[in-house]
Amino acid sequence: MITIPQVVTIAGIDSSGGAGINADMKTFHNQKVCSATIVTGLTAQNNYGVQKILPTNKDFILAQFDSVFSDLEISAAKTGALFDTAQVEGVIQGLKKYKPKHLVVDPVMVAKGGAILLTKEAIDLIKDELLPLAELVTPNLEEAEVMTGYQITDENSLLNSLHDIQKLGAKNVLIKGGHGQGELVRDYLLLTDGSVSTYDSKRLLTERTHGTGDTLSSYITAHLAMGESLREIMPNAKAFISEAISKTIMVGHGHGPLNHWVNIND
Ligand SMILES: Nc1ncnc2c1ncn2[C@@H]1O[C@H](COP(=O)(O)OP(=O)(O)OP(=O)(O)O)[C@@H](O)[C@H]1O
Ligand SMILES: Cc1ncc(COP(=O)(O)O)c(N)n1
Repeated sequence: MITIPQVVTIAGIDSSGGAGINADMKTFHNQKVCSATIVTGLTAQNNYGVQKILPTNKDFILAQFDSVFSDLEISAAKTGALFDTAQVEGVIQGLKKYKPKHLVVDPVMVAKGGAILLTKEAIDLIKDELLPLAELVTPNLEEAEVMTGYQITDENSLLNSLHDIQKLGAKNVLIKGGHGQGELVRDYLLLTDGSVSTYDSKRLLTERTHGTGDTLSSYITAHLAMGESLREIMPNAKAFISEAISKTIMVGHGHGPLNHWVNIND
């Protein structure tokens, strides 16, 4: 008998396969954890942008929670794109009912092509009620600005944002630097003990970064399910994402998808 960590992603499906649940499941498979899915919506989407969204409703989200959690032994969960207030309520209700040991909240708000994936009321609910359930929240620079209500213009304002987002209730906060400038991509991690660590990688000069946020947060979720700490996980997560970006696969146009086969057959 083989036992394998079981996780669930609560997110949307990307018809082009590069982001959302599709990226999550490929990452989970790569890292050898078994993944269930709670679908928050379908997107008609490609590497140019999001053309249409069909959200699932609160009842159906709760039905999926019951189906998944009454059967599988879920040790970690992550949330990705959530599209409206009612379904954020459903996700919060489901998480409060089943209390997964680890919860990573990836507050997906804007897709690479610029499409807004989340309403303003839903953002408030995420801040007020979802973040306090999170072990880790992983905003990019723009999402951190939306959460705090002020702009990140320098390292000082970035450090303030880390602390202000932690005050919203998330135990640990990771602000990702993919959308920044400069030769290095620097991610900042604030832990519960108040310490801040930075993780640098070479900025890869490519547009083909569809699903980087999903891939990073699912990598972290997989390793939390394996019992590792965020300090242990982060250097390996950065190495994985850099490799998945740099070993480009030529699929589609625009912001093409990552290579989720890295390390599998090496
Ligand atoms: N050009 C790049 N080169 C190297 N690493 C990158 C690059 N872009 C993003 N990353 C890494 O990918 C991860 C995701 O960062 P990013 O800031 O792109 O998140 P995100 O905006 O949520 O992603 P997405 O746009 O897919 O939603 C981070 O660890 C970041 O350091
Ligand atoms: C269903 C879904 N979830 C998340 C994203 C964000 O990913 P990206 O910003 O890389 O396009 C997306 N585009 N689609």
